[in-house]
Parts: sequence; structure tokens; C-alpha cells
Amino acid sequence: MSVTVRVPAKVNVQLAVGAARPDGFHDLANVFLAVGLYDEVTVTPADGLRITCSGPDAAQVPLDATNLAARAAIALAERHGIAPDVHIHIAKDIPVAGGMAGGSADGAAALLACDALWSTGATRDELLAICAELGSDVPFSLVGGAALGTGRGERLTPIDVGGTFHWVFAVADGGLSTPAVYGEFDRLTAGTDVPAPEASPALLDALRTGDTAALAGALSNDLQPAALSLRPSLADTLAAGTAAGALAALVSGSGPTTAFLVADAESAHKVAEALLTSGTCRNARTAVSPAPGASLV
Ligand SMILES: C[C@@](CO)(OP(=O)(O)O)[C@H](O)COP(=O)(O)OP(=O)(O)OC[C@H]1O[C@@H](n2ccc(N)nc2=O)[C@H](O)[C@@H]1O
Ligand SMILES: Nc1ncnc2c1ncn2[C@@H]1O[C@H](COP(=O)(O)OP(=O)(O)O)[C@@H](O)[C@H]1O
Repeated sequence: MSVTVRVPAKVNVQLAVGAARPDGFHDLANVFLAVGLYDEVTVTPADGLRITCSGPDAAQVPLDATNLAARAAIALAERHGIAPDVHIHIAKDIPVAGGMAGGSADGAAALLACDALWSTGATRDELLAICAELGSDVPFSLVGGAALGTGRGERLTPIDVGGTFHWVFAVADGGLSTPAVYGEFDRLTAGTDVPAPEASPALLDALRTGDTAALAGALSNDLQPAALSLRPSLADTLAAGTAAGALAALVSGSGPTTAFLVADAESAHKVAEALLTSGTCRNARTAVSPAPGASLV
């Protein structure tokens, strides 16, 4: 018997970052939007814990106990006094180390899949608490849709989304380390007064009404200057997508994936083609949002 869970990637339509806290994390107003690029995680009973991964970026995914899917299985097993004897297979389609929360997605998916496989009877709140222990972005991968994340991003308030948004994602060569990007944010803001992060009312309205033009005008990412500082070539990718007709362009989370909001599916294909021929990225993917959270297939 095996269980498969499908789980989406995310883009941060607003990422407001406060000053570093004493624990090293940053308080956020993190407006997550799940997008329709998916990993699939399948769990099967096995002798001991084993992880495999398939897909074009599989070689970049760690297959040891640091994998967030393994950590999720171990955390759930420990709580319920079960041995984590499971083969976890990740069919990976979400760019790795790209600021689209692929590892977090696999953590949430493995947790839900193991919960079903082992019939632990864990409540949704228990699963969300384990997600928050695994990482700041993991609870959102379980929930999907759109949500405001406060604290370090793990405390979620769902947001209703009143329409469909079309995106193009330009996948960069190589990844960016999330702690390195936050570290660069600290370096760039040193000596300045970093305001407390707050969600933008205009952005929340644009999501609720499904207004693409209003959302385009309200997108923001406080980590973008840090990502551009560490990877200056991303400016060329952002310019190429904008020149091709994207309504707005920004770095996705800590990057280096760049996100382009476009008017419709036709425009998405045009912008993706232009990005591919521009030579400023490794791949370009189209996707729509919102997407549902981790769910059993
Ligand atoms: C930037 C964001 C935006 O959604 O995601 P990515 O773009 O990387 O996917 C998140 O804040 C990443 O969340 P996640 O990748 O889960 O981070 P965690 O594992 O919790 O933390 C990794 C490291 O990132 C930094 N970190 C993370 C979250 C936060 N609120 N403040 C931080 O300073 C810390 O250095 C921490 O040690
Ligand atoms: N299941 C997983 N898939 C991808 N990366 C993982 C996974 N588990 C742990 N990682 C580690 O997390 C790092 C960040 O990967 P990822 O979550 O894809 O990107 P990001 O944090 O930028 O959204 C990777 O470089 C990898 O070492």
C-alpha cells in the first residue's frame, strides 16, 4: 500500500521583512500565494527510512536525514511512538533552492502522506504545529491558497482570493541560500531604522477582488535588493520579462527564481518564450494561482 500527496509551490506577493530578532529570525508580513507547480510525494512501507527523488533537478536534492520530507516523517513517527520505516519518493517539479518553497512543500506532503499511511489520527492543528517546527514556510505548504504569514511566517491567516492570476517563473542557474539572503538583507539595512512589517491593504484587496492590474501595482519583496546584490544578473531577467509584456516582475522570496505577473494565459506563453530566448534564465514555466494545499491524490 502506498499514499501519494500532491503539493504546490508558492510565490510571495508581499514579503515585508523586519529587523533581525534575538533568535536570528526576522518578523515578517509574508503574503503567500500557492501556484500550480507541484511536487508529488509517495510513501510506501519499507525496512527503515529511505528517500529517492526523480525529476530534472533531482541531483540537487539531499537524500539523507536533512531532507525536509525525512524530517517530517521522523517528527510524526516520534510523536506517535512509531518507527519511521518508510520509503519516501519525491517526484520533483518545483525548482530547487529557488525561493518557491520546494523543500517545505515536500515536508508538508510527507507529513500528510505518512499521517494517512500510519493512520495516526493527528489533528490538523497537530500537523500544523509539526510543520512550524520543520520550517517557517512549511505550514503554508500544507494549507495552500493564499495566506498572510506573521511571526517568522509560520502563523497563518487565510486570505480569500477572488479570481485566477497568471504567472511566468524564470528559473535561474543554481540556487540562493535563504540564510545568506537574509544575512545580506541585514548587511544592506545595517544602521537604518527597519520598520515593523505590515501587510499592504491594497495588496490584500487586490487578492480578494481578483484584480490582476491592482495586484501588479502592489507586489513587493523586501528581500529583492539582497537577492540582486548576491546575484546581479537577476536584474537582466526582470528586465527581459518586463520588456516582453509582464505587468509586474519580482524576485520570488529569497530567489533566484523571478516571478512575472501577466494578464492571461496567452500573455504567459509570450513572456515565457521571450524569457527563454533572452538567455537570461535556465527555464521559464507558466502557472496559475491560487492552487490548493497539500492533498492526497
Ligand atoms: C524567504 C522565504 C519567504 O517565504 O522563503 P524562500 O523564498 O526561501 O522559499 C522564507 O522566509 C524562508 O522560510 P524557510 O525556508 O522555511 O526558512 P527556515 O527554514 O525557517 O529558516 C532558514 C533560515 O532563514 C532565515 N529566516 C527564515 C525565516 C524568517 N522569518 N527569518 C529568517 O531570518 C534564518 O536565517 C533561518 O535560519
Ligand atoms: N525535499 C527537498 N527538496 C529540495 N530541497 C531540499 C529538500 N529538503 C531539504 N532541502 C534543502 O533545502 C535547500 C532549499 O531548497 P528549497 O526548499 O527548494 O528552496 P527555497 O528555500 O529557496 O524555497 C536545498 O538547497 C536543499 O539543500
